[in-house]
Amino acid sequence: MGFRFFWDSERVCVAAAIEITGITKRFGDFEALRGIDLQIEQGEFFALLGPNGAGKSTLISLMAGLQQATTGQIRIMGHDVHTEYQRARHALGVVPQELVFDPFFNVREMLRFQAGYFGRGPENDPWIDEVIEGLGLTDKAHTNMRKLSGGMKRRALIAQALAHKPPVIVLDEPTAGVDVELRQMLWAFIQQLNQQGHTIILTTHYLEEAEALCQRVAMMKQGRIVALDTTRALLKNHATKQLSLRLTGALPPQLLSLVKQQQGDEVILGLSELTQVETVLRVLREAKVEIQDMQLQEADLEDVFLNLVGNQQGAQG
Ligand SMILES: Nc1ncnc2c1ncn2[C@@H]1O[C@H](COP(=O)(O)OP(=O)(O)OP(=O)(O)O)[C@@H](O)[C@H]1O
Repeated sequence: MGFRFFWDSERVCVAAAIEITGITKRFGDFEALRGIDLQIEQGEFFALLGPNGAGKSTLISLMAGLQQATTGQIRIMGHDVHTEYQRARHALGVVPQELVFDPFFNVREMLRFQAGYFGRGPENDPWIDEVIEGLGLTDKAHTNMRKLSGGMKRRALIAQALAHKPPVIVLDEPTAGVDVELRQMLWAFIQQLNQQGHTIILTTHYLEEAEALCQRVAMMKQGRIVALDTTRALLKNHATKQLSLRLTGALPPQLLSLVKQQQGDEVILGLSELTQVETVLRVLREAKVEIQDMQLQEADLEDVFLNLVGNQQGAQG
């Protein structure tokens, strides 16, 4: 599937799916990207997260060669997006946020045309059939693009990005405003492509999607990457579990530093490790404070996101 290998005297190196080095991007005086270094390996399912304005779409448009970086370099499957634009672009399929389409073709014609644009001929037709079926477009294959409903158009545009069978697929908020059925169908199909070896890069505002699907996550804030790790490690290191307690007496002073929220007789403690539950119980027992009710809530990627990106969502400058 177009994987690219480099040979040197001692070993075979597989090119990274995406290699981003020292990228900055200025729009006039405003620096939208402030030094991004990121490597995504072939076969990864990767999430790029961040609040509005963090720079995700700008980074994606630089990957696709639609805009030029102010400084730095991006390689797709080993190909520089500028000096080897065509090869880099052929290796990439980008599902954009906005719905832009050509109204003159039906779905199948549009997909064939798109694949042809990337140098693919009739040998690519079985793949186009697979994409049409995988995205639930079989009944609409001969329908003109302008006659499709909004949801079906969204499916067709996802299919369009995949038509040339790119090894690296970037999905920029593909599920924004789509119904549950399409969301589930899309993820089942994209997971299948990932299992076949395609690299998937996803930006989404639905953090539970990133948590369920992605092995690794980069969180961006104001043009920088503020966290880059496996989903599991981010959850372990940055997410606090919440212990809600209803007590008969006042919370002992030793536990005050853990308080996240207090409402009436309910107090919520933030715990970084499960073992802290034992400590809390011991301190309460020693202080002879009884527990009326207790609930432990697991942390999720949303907590990590809020911890790292904080309340400055959308802040600029
Ligand atoms: N062509 C442009 N001219 C000037 N500023 C721009 C331009 N494109 C993007 N920006 C600015 O760069 C910053 C990053 O925008 P970008 O669209 O990359 O963010 P994003 O993380 O994709 O946000 P969202 O989640 O809302 O899509 C924003 O402050 C935006 O206003």
